[in-house]
Amino acid sequence: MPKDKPKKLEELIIENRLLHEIIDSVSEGVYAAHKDGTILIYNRAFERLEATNRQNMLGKKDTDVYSLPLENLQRMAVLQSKKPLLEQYMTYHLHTGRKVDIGYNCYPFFVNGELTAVYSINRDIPSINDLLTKVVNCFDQNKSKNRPNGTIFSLHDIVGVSPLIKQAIKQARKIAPTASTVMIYGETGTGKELFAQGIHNASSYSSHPFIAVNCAAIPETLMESLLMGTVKGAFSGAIDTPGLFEQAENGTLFLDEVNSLSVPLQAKLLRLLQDKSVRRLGAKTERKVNCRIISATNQSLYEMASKSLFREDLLYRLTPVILHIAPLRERPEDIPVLAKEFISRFNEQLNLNITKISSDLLELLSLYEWPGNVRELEHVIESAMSIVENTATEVILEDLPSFLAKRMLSNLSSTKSNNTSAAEIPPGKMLAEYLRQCETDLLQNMLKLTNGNVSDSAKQLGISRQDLHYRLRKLGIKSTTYKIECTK
Ligand SMILES: Nc1ncnc2c1ncn2[C@@H]1O[C@H](COP(=O)(O)OP(=O)(O)OP(=O)(O)O)[C@@H](O)[C@H]1O
Repeated sequence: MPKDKPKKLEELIIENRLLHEIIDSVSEGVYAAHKDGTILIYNRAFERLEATNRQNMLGKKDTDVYSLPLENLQRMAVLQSKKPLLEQYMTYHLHTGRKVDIGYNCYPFFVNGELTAVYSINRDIPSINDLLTKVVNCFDQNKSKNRPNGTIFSLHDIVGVSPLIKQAIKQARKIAPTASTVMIYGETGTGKELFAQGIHNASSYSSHPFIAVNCAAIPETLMESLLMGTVKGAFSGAIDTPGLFEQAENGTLFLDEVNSLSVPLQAKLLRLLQDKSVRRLGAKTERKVNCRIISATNQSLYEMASKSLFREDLLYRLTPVILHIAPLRERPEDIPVLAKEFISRFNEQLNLNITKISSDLLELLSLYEWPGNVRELEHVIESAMSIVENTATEVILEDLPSFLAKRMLSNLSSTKSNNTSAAEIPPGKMLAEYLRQCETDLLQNMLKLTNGNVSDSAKQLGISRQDLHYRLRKLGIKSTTYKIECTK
């Protein structure tokens, strides 16, 4: 390979200026020091964080500007370990007397294999702490749910008639009374939290709290304090707060989207599950905890583990029992009953009296792929019902906001008929009739291609056999007809 041409001095100067401007525009404090302690980089955000001017810092020795024992300097810790220091907290005083609380990650910088400098990315802890308080308050508000244990749903509230959902409910009933750790696997919006609440309410843990945390929604810096809790003085403003593990004592802790936990946090969670004890942030001792863990993922953890994105040992801890919730497109029989359920929920909320859903709207709902699953169906019904007249008793296709109808129709045309766009629907033709014809043509063509083989057809169409059988029944198509035709 040809070697890169050495950069001209001019280019290097421009690149250096650009990098400095970038560093100055990020919201975290960026700091770098030579291994001898000379401060090399000190960006604007760090000036704000330490309420000082970089002129007072750049080129100075860290020991001259920070009133810290030598061993407490970020630099010394990294020089010693030669490894990054992640998710650390520190309170210290500047020579000006100002007290600073930061959360930071600090990294070694090697030149030709020699550790030459350290640099760190720093965040203001009081703001993290404020956020933590807000998150905890938000969880508290969520607790004002129907039941005192913090849940709304039981397994009886799960709506569905498809064999797939019935099978999932049956399995949930079976595992609920055991103390097993459960992993719920399913696409977004399929009802994983609903099942988790249902399992909790059908278990011996039900008189104790159900605590849910969405691992994807909480910043990583907060997650540890949220899960483990804090003790007064762990960092400035920290108070004695039990973590979610302690709050779920004798109950269930639901770790939603557990696939988004960072690898360092996975290690902490694993240790906690092994020891069954937590050490609050800043505490010297551990406390025993006893709660059932139900977690949920919308990504295959096995696949993630094979790419080293999820720890295998944690995976096995979390998955003694796996409950799979099928996506809505694989159980279209559930669509009409779910739509009915949501209509009755929104009747109550919006003070309406809808008793029917028009056949063309139902047809569209049945043919759509539902990438957002049941949650998306719920939103579509809600959108339609916010438009209907107060006196209406039926919700119809025209009640769908046009952007929604368009989106749903184009999804249909691209995935089902693959040759007609939403704009090309023949004018004057009833939508339901048109969609039915499209689906009939598509299924008949596919059966012809596969000599009436339902499994092969389902595979080609990217749907389950059950789904295809359901659609064939609904359209009155007999797969056997195609077998006979082809063997003649
Ligand atoms: N079978 C069902 N019967 C009744 N309601 C359902 C059903 N499945 C899902 N829902 C409703 O759909 C919405 C989404 O469900 P839920 O939050 O449990 O999904 P999820 O899989 O946990 O989503 P996410 O992956 O985004 O966390 C909720 O309002 C829930 O009540």
